[in-house]
Amino acid sequence: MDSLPTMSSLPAIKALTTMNLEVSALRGIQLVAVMGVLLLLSSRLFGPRKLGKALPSPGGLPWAGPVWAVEASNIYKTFKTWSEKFGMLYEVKLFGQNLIIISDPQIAKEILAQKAKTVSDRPSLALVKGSKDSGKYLPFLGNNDHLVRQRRFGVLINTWTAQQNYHGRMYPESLRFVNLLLEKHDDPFHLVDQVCRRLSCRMAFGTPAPGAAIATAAHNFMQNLSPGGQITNVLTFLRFLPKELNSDKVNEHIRVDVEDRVWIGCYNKALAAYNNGTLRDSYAKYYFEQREKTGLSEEEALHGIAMMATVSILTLIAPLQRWLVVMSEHPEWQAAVQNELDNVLQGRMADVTDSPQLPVLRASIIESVRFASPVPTGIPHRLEESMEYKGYHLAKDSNVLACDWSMCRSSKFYADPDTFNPDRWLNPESPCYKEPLTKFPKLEGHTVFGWGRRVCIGQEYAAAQMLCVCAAVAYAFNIRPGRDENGNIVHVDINKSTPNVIPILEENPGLVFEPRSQAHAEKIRNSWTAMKAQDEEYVNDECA
Ligand code: HEM
Repeated sequence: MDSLPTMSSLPAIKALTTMNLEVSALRGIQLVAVMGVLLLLSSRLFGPRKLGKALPSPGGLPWAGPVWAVEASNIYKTFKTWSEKFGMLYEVKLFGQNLIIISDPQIAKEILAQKAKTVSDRPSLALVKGSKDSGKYLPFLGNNDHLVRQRRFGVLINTWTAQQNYHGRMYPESLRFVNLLLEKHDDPFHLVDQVCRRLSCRMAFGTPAPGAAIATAAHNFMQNLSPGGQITNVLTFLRFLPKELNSDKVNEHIRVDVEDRVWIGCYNKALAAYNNGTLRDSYAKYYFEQREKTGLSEEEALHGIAMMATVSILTLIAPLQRWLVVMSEHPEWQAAVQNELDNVLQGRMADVTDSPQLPVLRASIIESVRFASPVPTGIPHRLEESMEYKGYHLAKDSNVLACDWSMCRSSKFYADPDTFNPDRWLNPESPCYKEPLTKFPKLEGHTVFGWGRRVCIGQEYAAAQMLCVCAAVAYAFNIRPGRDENGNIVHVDINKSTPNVIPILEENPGLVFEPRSQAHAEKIRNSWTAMKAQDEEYVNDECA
């Protein structure tokens, strides 16, 4: 039996259907066009408006940006090159993230400080889960309640430590450092790492003992949060892969596990010492005594104390390393600092309280920080709302970076910026000069400490530690660059460092620490022996 014709196989119906199709296709196109216009109009009327013209930009590929032009290991140098071409405020899209780069302190102030309400958030860290709202990592918290509480606690404990003038911590550890340099200076950067971690753990937990464990956790943290540290921080979509396909995630899992054990262990030991009356002055002791005043839960306090220890290790290694390197290249400035120490202190070693009498030493420190910024890209602030700045549109969700390298190395702000010259802070003719010299030049307030509501809360600590450790080194040694097997001078390249947010020099610099005289060496040894006799804890080498 013949099959019955279907509706669409009949010629008349076929013609009708085709016509209908053509008409409905036309209608469809019309509809889409009308809807498009409406959408466009409504987005203009009700959607996020462009608040001004677009910022200058180096452009580049749609998602990746101008990747070919980026010096990956020193991205701050690329930022500076772009600032020379596109101005003091520009934007660049890199791997899907819009970055707004500021290269002028005045613009940084006007955007990051004066508009702090909208620009005090942080971007999420791709690998570190819950970085913005777990309450664990203060410098990476979002603009939320955790931040308010943790910052308040951080400021409280730092102010309290500064009021004590860091008594009994900075000087003994500086003495220990130079004594070790005297005994075995074959790896000075290892000793720099050590003095930073011992000091930070004394401040946080009242003892240097956990220094090595806290420092290892700190370095691992720095690596896993830095774009240069793990590929997932650059190609952030990789975080959606299961850990079987992304080893960064496995690594991060292990890191957090170790960090939790170290942090909780340190806290519990401090608590036990407090309960049996042996805990020394420290952030932990402050918390146990002032629990009510801080209003923090035990978990919040644990994180706050451990994070402060972590940050102060990471941030101080880089500037100390750089001061040693630049001083080794400038014997004339070593001599100037040594003259000042000899004249003012008459053979005694400096403590934090001597700072007002030591402007030349302070100038050498602030100039080394300017010359070789230890946080060269700055730390990103995230824009929570779009805003207009001087006719330019700054888009919501952009990361705003005040690039310290660009500011510190710009001839707009410093004459002859690529030259290390502490005199710019001491010469009344120089625009950097400020009086009184008992106070200026001063490290606190430098652009390297950031901006607005997220400005660094450890500035006094940083200034005190730099002053004490650098004074001890200058008192004891003439520092010279090393030589290779052919007797040629080896210059340390300060840009050859870890590609992290805080770049650390990893290679042994081979610097030579030559005691200024037999008498200086004796003085160090004797002072150290006396210190050990006074306080057995300073012998503690558990944290090697
Ligand atoms: C020379 C040494 C140091 C440098 C160069 C430095 C630099 C910075 C920078 C650039 C920021 C971010 C600012 C911003 O987002 O605009 C910051 C934040 C911070 N710093 Fe420092 N810092 C140093 C030492 C310290 C020390 C010794 C401590 C602790 C005692 C510390 C604790 C903190 C904390 C907790 C934050 C986070 C603040 C927040 O996100 O709200 N810093 N620091």
